[in-house]
Amino acid sequence: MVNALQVSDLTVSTPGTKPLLNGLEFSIRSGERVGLVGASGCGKSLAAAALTGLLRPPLALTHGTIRIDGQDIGDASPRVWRMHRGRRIFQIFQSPSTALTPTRRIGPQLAEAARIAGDTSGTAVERALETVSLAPHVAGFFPYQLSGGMKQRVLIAMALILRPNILIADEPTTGLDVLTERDVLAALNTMADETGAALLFISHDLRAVAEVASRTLVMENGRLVEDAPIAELAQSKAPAARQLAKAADALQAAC
Ligand SMILES: Nc1ncnc2c1ncn2[C@@H]1O[C@H](COP(=O)(O)OP(=O)(O)OP(=O)(O)O)[C@@H](O)[C@H]1O
Repeated sequence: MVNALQVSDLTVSTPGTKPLLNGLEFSIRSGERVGLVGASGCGKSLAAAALTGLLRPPLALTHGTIRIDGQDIGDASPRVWRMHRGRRIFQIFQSPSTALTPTRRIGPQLAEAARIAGDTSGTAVERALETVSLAPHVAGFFPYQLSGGMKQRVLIAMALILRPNILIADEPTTGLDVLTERDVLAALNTMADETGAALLFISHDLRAVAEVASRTLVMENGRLVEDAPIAELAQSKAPAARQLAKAADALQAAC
């Protein structure tokens, strides 16, 4: 079976400096949910930018390949990446506002996604909002009328409509309270169940990752140092993986 996402020797640099991402190597199958964790500054967001064709100069992909369903698109032009983003690979950012048009109501923004996806049922928007537990009247709201958690769920509704092969969620629950975090993680799980998308969930919080993913990639200083089920991180040979497991255990015990 072809991997939904296959990353080989992914290296990102700026001219004259040592690589910021160094030889990342991993794959994700369709329907698989994988966490990407690591300390602040280890390169998680840079990896997400590389995987969605959003690296901008002076950052550049200097080695390696990114294959989506077997097709290498690592060195595709910005125009080709624009065609892939949304339909084949969809990203949810930490700040959902950047992904929504501030002057347009939610309904038309989701209806646009349905048009792109070729969904002519006329019920796509309503169904997607219901799936992420948002009331139908939210379609009439502008983004500024929504809370952070509601905006994240609107983006997950958009992914439900677009049915991408791969969903990258970059710290989608950072800054949200625990109950809202639950809602967003539940919506992500439902979205992955319904679409069969491969999910890469990026976070520095192993507890949030455990709600969504079964396998975890651990990064340290731009390198991948572990690729293992979450339950095995505490016994990892990589100190960064053991530290994250320990920190998650300590937080769990404190709750
Ligand atoms: N545009 C850029 N130009 C040069 N260096 C950059 C650029 N963007 C990020 N970096 C560097 O790349 C490294 C990784 O940054 P990145 O944002 O990917 O970290 P992160 O793991 O997502 O951190 P956090 O958890 O705090 O969001 C950092 O050293 C950062 O300074």
